[in-house]
Amino acid sequence: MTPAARLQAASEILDEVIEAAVQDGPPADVIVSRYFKRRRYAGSKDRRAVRELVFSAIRRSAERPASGRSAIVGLAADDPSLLELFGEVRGPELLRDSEQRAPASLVPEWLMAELSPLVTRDEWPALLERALVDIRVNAARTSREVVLDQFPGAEATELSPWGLRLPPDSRIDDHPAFAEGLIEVQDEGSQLIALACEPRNGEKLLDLCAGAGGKSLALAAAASEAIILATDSNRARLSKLRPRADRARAKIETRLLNPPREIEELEDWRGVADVVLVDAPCSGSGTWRRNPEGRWRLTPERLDRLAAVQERLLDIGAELVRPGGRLIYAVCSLLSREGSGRIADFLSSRSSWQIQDAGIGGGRTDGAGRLLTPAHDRTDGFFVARLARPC
Ligand SMILES: C[S@@+](CC[C@H](N)C(=O)[O-])C[C@H]1O[C@@H](n2cnc3c(N)ncnc32)[C@H](O)[C@@H]1O
Repeated sequence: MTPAARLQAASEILDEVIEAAVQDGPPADVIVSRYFKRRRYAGSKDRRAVRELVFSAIRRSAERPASGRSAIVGLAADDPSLLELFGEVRGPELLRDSEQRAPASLVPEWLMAELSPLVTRDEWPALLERALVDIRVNAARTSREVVLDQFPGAEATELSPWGLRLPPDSRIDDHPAFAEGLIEVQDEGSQLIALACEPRNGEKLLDLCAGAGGKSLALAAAASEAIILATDSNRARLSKLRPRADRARAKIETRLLNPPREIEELEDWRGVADVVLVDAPCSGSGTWRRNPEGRWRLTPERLDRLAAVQERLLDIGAELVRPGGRLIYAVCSLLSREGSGRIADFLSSRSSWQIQDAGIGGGRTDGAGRLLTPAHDRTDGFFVARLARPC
């Protein structure tokens, strides 16, 4: 493909990404792969170059652009070498005078006031920087020191005792340590959420929103003799946990939940869990560096719906914790409403619950919990709070 054809391809893909953001369709990564499945003639360099253009355009605009073309016109405004490609054969059509270009910004205007006050403007660029490659060592079966020697250029993470940070573009899925279940790809921030649970052998741990089980696996690695139940309402996601647990040789039970019947379906866990982790669905504003088009998907209505789900899941989690047990609430969000505000609401009707230190070393105090941010902690953004049920 010529450079002009690559730019035109990026424009077409961005049209699909914009459409998917409105319709709650597939993520940008999937759209890029699908586009090239239909165009086998494109080589790996073409794919890489087009992908880079697509993601640069997504990162550049916090607000959803009017079209793929306006997104690449915006890109070209910052990079004049792209301007020359408009009007070339197979390239985008010639630029018209006063053509609309997507404005450049980091945070959607309507969301600025929702960000935690800790996320000051000087932190915003880090929200869109390239994410680092972190792995978690399966502490039940090996040690960080042993794995460190197997990855040239790796460094131990500062906050998580189980983490290694690898050089950018490191491949993990074809490494023998991965096949043997000795490592998992996991951002240091996610590792710290499992650490905040302080899992102990013999305890009953419930990961209520386990998804594909990233945090359940970290809990099992830290306390291999704990009784762990991983639940989720999404069958496809939860089904990914089984093979991962087998690879890690982790003992984790799974149970699919059918809202709104979660409490009935968890009757046997009511009031008996030592730990309940509620890693709730959220805006994903702490992971924009991995999913920058998340900014295009979020709307005030969607945020309201997420807030209602978070409130419900916290109520459910609270029912399951035993007296004296701990409830850990986490969101990969930097919005106060989903983090410190959510816990303030929770505590307003449960004044006897105690706020505990999250015990994670990193982050900063944000209301009753701690906030990890990409700029301050070099992790994905997370809010985490640990609460103890009164005896
Ligand atoms: C932030 S993700 C969890 C990520 C996961 N803990 C991990 O470490 O990879 C939130 C999850 O909550 C799940 N969820 C949403 N509503 C739920 C409900 N009512 N009961 C249980 N899980 C729910 C979603 O399907 C999603 O997998």
